[in-house]
Amino acid sequence: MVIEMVHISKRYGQLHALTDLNFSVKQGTVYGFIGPNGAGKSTAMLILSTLLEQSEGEAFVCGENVRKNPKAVRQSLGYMPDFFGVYDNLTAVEYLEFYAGAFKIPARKRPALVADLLELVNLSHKADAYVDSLSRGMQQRLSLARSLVHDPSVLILDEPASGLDPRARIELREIIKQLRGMGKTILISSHILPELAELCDEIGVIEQGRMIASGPVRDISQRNRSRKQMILRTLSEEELATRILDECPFVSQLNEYVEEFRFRFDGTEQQKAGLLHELIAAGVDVVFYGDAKENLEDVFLAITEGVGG
Ligand SMILES: Nc1ncnc2c1ncn2[C@@H]1O[C@H](COP(=O)(O)OP(=O)(O)OP(=O)(O)O)[C@@H](O)[C@H]1O
Repeated sequence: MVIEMVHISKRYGQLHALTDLNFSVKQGTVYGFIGPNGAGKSTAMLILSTLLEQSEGEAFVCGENVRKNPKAVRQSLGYMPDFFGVYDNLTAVEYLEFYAGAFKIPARKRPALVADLLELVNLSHKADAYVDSLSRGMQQRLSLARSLVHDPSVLILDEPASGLDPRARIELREIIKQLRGMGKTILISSHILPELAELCDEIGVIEQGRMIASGPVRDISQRNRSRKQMILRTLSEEELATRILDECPFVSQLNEYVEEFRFRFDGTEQQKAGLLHELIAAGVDVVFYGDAKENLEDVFLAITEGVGG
């Protein structure tokens, strides 16, 4: 395991920010930390990044204990915080060169490294622009480049997409996919849930400092199967289809037909096939019949429903 948290708790005075958090991330995986504001995501990420000490438990990055061996951990880890500090009078190149210096990259290697990093995050055209003149999306990409100066194998990205417009989010997502392609292990947090579904191999849902669900995106969605929605699209015969669906004992919560039917189906796969047979045999021109695309937002709301009252 590349990242591991074992029975981690963190208290700020009376406040329990994390309680007995356990999770691990395999080499080369993208793990999404999902939770509402204040859930404890940043706290967990700060502990892994050696910037905050836990109250209890142990955390490991690439096998190194973050509390006992922080220097080794920092060598293999790149951390992107959820805010971007203000840097007056520094260009993008100067900014990255400064951090490359902090990581003791030899001066002669810095120009090529910085050029590569700017290219990776699509900022080559802004090399000489002042950092505080860049858009939020560009600053986020520069911050990501900064976390990569020492070529870490593990990346911890705290809400990298927050405050970005849709285009900037897509750009960022593409870069993160590229980093995954390079074999990096990535822990990323967000409360923009559907976005993580596409990007992440596994997710952990965190609420009030506790991990309430963790695993492959599909497994977590399946736990929610009883809520599964289905979609039916037809070319015609909507009234006939409505009648058949209404009479089917496994169908509930049928909506009015607006471009498609959506309904809940509580039968087996066999019974699902049976319903399709019946629709077609009755003359309904079915163009689509299947499960509604998993909406991570719904899954998240269902899982966290009622937690903490
Ligand atoms: N330095 C601190 N002192 C006291 N309480 C803190 C401190 N930092 C965080 N907290 C509290 O700990 C809890 C967890 O905060 P944390 O920032 O880890 O959550 P988060 O999931 O990252 O939230 P967000 O999405 O808003 O960043 C919150 O209740 C927060 O108010």
